[in-house]
Amino acid sequence: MTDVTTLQQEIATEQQHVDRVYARVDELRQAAAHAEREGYRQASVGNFGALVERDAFVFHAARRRYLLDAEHEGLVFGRLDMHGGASFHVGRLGVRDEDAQPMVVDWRAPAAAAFYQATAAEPRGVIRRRMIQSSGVKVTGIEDDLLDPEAAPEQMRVVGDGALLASLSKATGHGMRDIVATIQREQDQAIRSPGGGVTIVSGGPGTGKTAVALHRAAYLLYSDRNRFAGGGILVVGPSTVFVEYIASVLPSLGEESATLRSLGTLVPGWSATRTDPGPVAAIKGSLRMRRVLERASHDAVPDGPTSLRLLYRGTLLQLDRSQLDRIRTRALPRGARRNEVRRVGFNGIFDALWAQAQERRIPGLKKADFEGELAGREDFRTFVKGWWPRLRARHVLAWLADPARLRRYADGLLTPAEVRLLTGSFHPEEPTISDIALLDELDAVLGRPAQSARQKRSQFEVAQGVYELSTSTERARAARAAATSRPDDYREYAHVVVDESQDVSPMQWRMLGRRGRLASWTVVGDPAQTAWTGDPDELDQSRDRALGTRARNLYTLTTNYRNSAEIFEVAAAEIRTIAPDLPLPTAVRSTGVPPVALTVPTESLQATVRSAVADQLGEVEGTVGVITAVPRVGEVAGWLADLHDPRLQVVTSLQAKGMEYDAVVLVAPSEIRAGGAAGVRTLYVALSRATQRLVTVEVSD
Ligand SMILES: Nc1ncnc2c1ncn2[C@@H]1O[C@H](COP(=O)(O)OP(=O)(O)OP(=O)(O)O)[C@@H](O)[C@H]1O
Repeated sequence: MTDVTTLQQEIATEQQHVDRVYARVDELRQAAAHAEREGYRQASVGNFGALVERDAFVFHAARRRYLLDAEHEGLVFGRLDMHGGASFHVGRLGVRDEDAQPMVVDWRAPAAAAFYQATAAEPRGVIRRRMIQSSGVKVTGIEDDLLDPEAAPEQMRVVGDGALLASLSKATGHGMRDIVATIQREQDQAIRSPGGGVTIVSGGPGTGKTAVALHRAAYLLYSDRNRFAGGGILVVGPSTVFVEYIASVLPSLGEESATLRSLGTLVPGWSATRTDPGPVAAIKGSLRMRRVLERASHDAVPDGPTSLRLLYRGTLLQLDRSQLDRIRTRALPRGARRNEVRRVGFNGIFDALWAQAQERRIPGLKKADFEGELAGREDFRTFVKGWWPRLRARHVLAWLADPARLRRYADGLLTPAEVRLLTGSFHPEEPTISDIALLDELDAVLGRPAQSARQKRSQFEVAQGVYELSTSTERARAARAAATSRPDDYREYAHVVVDESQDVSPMQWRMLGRRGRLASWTVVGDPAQTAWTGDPDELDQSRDRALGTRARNLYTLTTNYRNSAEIFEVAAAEIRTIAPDLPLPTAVRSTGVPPVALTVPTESLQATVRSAVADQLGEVEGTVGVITAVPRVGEVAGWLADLHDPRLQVVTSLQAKGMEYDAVVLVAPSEIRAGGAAGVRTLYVALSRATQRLVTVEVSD
């Protein structure tokens, strides 16, 4: 134990430095605001060149000001005392004094790596590592690690213990927090993994994989801003609930230029949240769907014209259904993209009609006139538009809702039982998350008609999203978003981060692969948590294909920071029923509160769940998650609708992936477990979501 006076003295010492840093930040913020104002003043001077310079200047000043604002809370969180008497502070942002001497080193800078990586066994020149806790601008606590006692000068004081544990037992809000002050060594190694190639991070529940993935995105943006902010970083998570949960982490680190998407929102224009039952998702996720979709994309349009009749200079020319089908099939060899070869189809029609016209010996016939006349005729134009329209992915996916078409496309590719499972599972206006990958595949298979000349960049655009004739709000927005002014269908990211990667299906890997053809990757996941019931080899192959031959760097995380040891024991017992030898992480925190397991008859389920939820809302300060099997979620949400507590969230076992709550009430776990190994894995996920309290309510009949 540290005596109170020593602690107060050390806090006072750090407070002095923190005060100086905040004073300096205020100066810098004022300077940035001044630069912005100065920029506007120059507007009155303006020839075009000066105006362009002004806007670029204002843009950078606004971005700097935004960063200084964003990083205000808990700016300085660490200090290292090194061999030879040097010391420096580590924080969310690099700050220098008027003489350009560092007052705070950015946590992502190489010099700060020792803060996370030094250990007593390998001190890396560090004698004392100090964690500084603050509330607003006030230093509230200090926790030291003496890494090299032999080298410590006599007057060096060491205070506190357990900064990590203190941070872990804090109540959870709705969003995930950044962990910048307490990143652990094994996590830091993964965060600072080289920016190229593929970084693969695995580890059990609660080991910080998501936290690592997000801090890594911030690290990459810092270490090579041009490459990663310019090209863009895409972060993909399993569900929209999850993406909302993690959305605040990067902004809290001062980074807003990454794009966050769930697997259901990766294709512009769609926002899918519905899930298919496991066996249906396994078929829709299988690579066999590629061929099913290709067949669909080459088929005749439903309700399109089935024959063509044209009166040309008094002679009837006509093509019947089989002729039209033949022309279409010939224009669409395997692999052809329908939207890109429309011209070939039209030429087929012209050629067939021309052959007829010649046979009929129409007087004065010339090919160029014939084609020109037909192309100008309204009835002919209406025909070709109906026969070979520009198809969108959603049109073709809708064809799969027709059982006869589905059977035809799937013939020989899917078993009759699989076709039966898929029948009725396509709802064109409300696709499921699995359907989104099919829509993306169709988009690729259909291709795009030749684009009109690419939009010229405006001569008034002085920086991305900042125009000569823009308002200050627009400038501020652009400064925040830095490099995100891209077209909606922007595909070639510089880096792709895939979270909960164990649940990405083969078809989804193809969708991700299209977005990262030129990218480096960070892929995090835990195979033990997968709900995938399809072919595991196909899954491995499609992932490898998306990631390509890039070099792989592998990291494994071994400590569970989320669950109390008591809660993780219950989750571990569940997964051990199917994987007795699986290495599991160690939960570092014990609460002394064992999970509660209730079993009640069906008729008491509602009342028991309600009272358990009400109890938990009283027990914990933070969030309470109620997790159910997918089909039950609406019913259970109805039971709790009148509680109106913003801390309460009702989710399905699939939406619970990646989530965290202070207390979890798990409704009818056996319904989640049903369905073999994938069910057990899903239940393992659900049981490992709580930080402090877990109540399971099982049904006895
Ligand atoms: N070094 C750390 N310091 C403080 N908190 C941490 C640290 N590492 C992880 N945590 C916390 O532990 C919890 C679990 O982290 P995270 O969600 O990233 O784990 P995960 O491995 O992705 O979990 P899962 O696979 O179960 O979804 C989070 O609340 C996170 O903030």
